[in-house]
Amino acid sequence: MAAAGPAARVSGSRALRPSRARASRLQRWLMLLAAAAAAAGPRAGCAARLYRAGEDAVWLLDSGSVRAATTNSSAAWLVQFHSSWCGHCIGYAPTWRALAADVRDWGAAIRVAALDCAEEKNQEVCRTYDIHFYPTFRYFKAFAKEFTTGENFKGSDRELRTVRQTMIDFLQNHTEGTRPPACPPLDPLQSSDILSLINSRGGRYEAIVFESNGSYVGREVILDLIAYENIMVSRALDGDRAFLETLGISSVPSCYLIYPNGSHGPVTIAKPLRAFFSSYLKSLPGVRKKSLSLPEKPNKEENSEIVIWREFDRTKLYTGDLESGLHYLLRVELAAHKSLAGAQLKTLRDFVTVIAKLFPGRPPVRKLLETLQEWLTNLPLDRIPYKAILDLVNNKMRISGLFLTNQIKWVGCQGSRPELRGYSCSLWKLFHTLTVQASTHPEALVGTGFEDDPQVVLQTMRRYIHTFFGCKECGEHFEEMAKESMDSVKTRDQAVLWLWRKHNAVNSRLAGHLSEDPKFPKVPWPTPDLCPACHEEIKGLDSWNEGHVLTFLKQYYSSDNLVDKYSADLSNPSDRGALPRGQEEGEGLTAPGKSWRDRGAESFHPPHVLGPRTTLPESLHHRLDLRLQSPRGPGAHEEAEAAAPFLGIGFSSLDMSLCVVLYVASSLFLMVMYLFFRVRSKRWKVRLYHPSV
Ligand SMILES: Cc1cc2nc3c(=O)[nH]c(=O)nc-3n(C[C@H](O)[C@H](O)[C@H](O)COP(=O)(O)OP(=O)(O)OC[C@H]3O[C@@H](n4cnc5c(N)ncnc54)[C@H](O)[C@@H]3O)c2cc1C
Repeated sequence: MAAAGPAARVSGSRALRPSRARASRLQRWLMLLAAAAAAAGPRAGCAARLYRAGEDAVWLLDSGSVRAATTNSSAAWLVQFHSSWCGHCIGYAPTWRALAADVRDWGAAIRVAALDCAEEKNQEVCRTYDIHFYPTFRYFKAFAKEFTTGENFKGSDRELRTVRQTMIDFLQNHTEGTRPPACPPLDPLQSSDILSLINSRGGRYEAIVFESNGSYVGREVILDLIAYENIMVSRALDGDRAFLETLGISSVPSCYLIYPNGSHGPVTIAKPLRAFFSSYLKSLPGVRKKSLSLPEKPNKEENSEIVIWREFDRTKLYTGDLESGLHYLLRVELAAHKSLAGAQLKTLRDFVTVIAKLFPGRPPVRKLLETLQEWLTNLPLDRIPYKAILDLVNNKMRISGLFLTNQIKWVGCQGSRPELRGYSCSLWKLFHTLTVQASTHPEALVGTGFEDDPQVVLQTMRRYIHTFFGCKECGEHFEEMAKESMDSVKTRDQAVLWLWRKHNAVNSRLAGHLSEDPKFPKVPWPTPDLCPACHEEIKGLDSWNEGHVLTFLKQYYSSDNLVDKYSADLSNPSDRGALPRGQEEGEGLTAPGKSWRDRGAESFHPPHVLGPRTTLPESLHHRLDLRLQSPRGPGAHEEAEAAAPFLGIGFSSLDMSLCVVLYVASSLFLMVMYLFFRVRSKRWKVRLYHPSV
């Protein structure tokens, strides 16, 4: 079975032991390698990993292997669809690893797997499997003939023992013909079955675990031994007391053993526990482990990653974090929804309106957000396929001056390990920035219908988190806090402080949690070194001066504190990704030495004759709307891929083909006219010089 380990790793551990003579050359080579990797930037995919092939017993699936693994497989699967930035997934990873190791020997019957939906290459597959929140646990039966999204895990909790027992229930739910061949019958034997086992000489060990109804020990021991030859384990219930007495069994759970030579009797085991039964049976003479196909151990070199650390200033806010977060939010998190309608669509509309008006970043990003907002607001549809939103975010219509990086480059949100921080950090930063912008630039919301609402950012955030944030538990915790006190917010400044307070409450709840980055401990923020004035001592106790905290937050999350260092460089083709072709070929979008903010949105001049348009033209609205309504549905957007920019207007391939046809037709016409007049002039000449002819 093709279960893939983590893919796309930058390898190089062997090259890290150069001989002295070659050291300088190798060092240069490594620097080049690092520079190349830095230029490419760690994508979400390569960056974050909770499980490691070869180290964990977890089967690692990805977009290339999940379908083949879960369709028509000889084993059942339990797959955890997770996201490596999600704190709950990080916190749960040790349990999942322990479970996979605990049931490693059950692999021929049922497998414990993981698929990281945070990896961009997996986002399509996570959408196909209808994964909206992380972690989501799904069972897949063996021998499923057709594609299925699996069955949801229905345990009362996610403790290791509960999950293990639900795996057994799931195996028992297979019908006779579809049960994994490696899985022996799990239903209890009757007394008559046991008697016939005693009377027949099978030439192998037959172990019977006697237990009470409701006990899982027997089934666990059965599965523990499926990887072993020369032994078969069954189970029986303790209902027939008289029969148990004839076998010499006085308590349950206990084990009765029939030896290959036909002798039989109860087994004395120190403690009536699964591990004791299994270990005793595995160590019987002649019982051997079969060779098992287990998760592959990848090449050690492939397993090593180069993590490039970007030095940054903790007093600054980085465009790279906000833009990478927006990219993840719009292209990965929303992608979990095939289409949006009703309350979901309203939540997205309001959310996009708020960021479009308040996002303080670079003009092309703001322009993209404004375009998206106008389109969402004016669209007369009550259901929008996500693909249409993605087309706009990817600027498939090639409207000039729109751009959002499609690479992840965390700066202030870097983690000391790839799976730490990242997206959730950037989301906090985005929302703090929005509350501050709403307070310092309230005029930005005029005309949106939100201008008089001091809670607008908080309520929009609340609905976004509740509806779309992949970490469901985080959303639930946040909702509890919102219910408690969000309504008490009466001014925009209070909104800034409310979010700051609640974020600190989350920080203190998560201090010491597995998702805490040791390099970025969860302490009350801002720390005294960042803002000395924010802290005072009242009666010997460190206390906040909220007036100073507000001033600090307004400065820290202001556009003046935004630094573009490390963010997508628009003069670098690999960074531009979705930029219109005209911009790729023209001069850079910013004058050398000037930042986007220095120039401002008004002074921004893309290299097009018509100059920038901050609004989407009517015709373009019309085109996008037509595409959405077209019977070909969102697929019709592919047509837009062929569009090319000219004077800032997107021409479709049809337009271009018509131009070519007209060009060829007019050339032919001119040639025919030329030949016609040549022939005529020859005839005149002949008549002129030979009048008698
Ligand atoms: C709404 C929401 C709810 C969450 N709930 C949970 C949860 O229940 N369980 C869980 O495991 N994870 C949760 N998370 C994730 C968690 O809060 C962190 O984002 C994650 O652990 C990464 O932490 P971090 O070290 O990057 O710092 P983060 O807490 O993400 O903070 C990011 C940055 O914001 C700044 N900052 C820190 N504190 C404040 C503050 N009080 N005010 C303003 N700025 C501040 C700092 O510069 C910091 O580096 C939640 C995330 C969000 C967005």
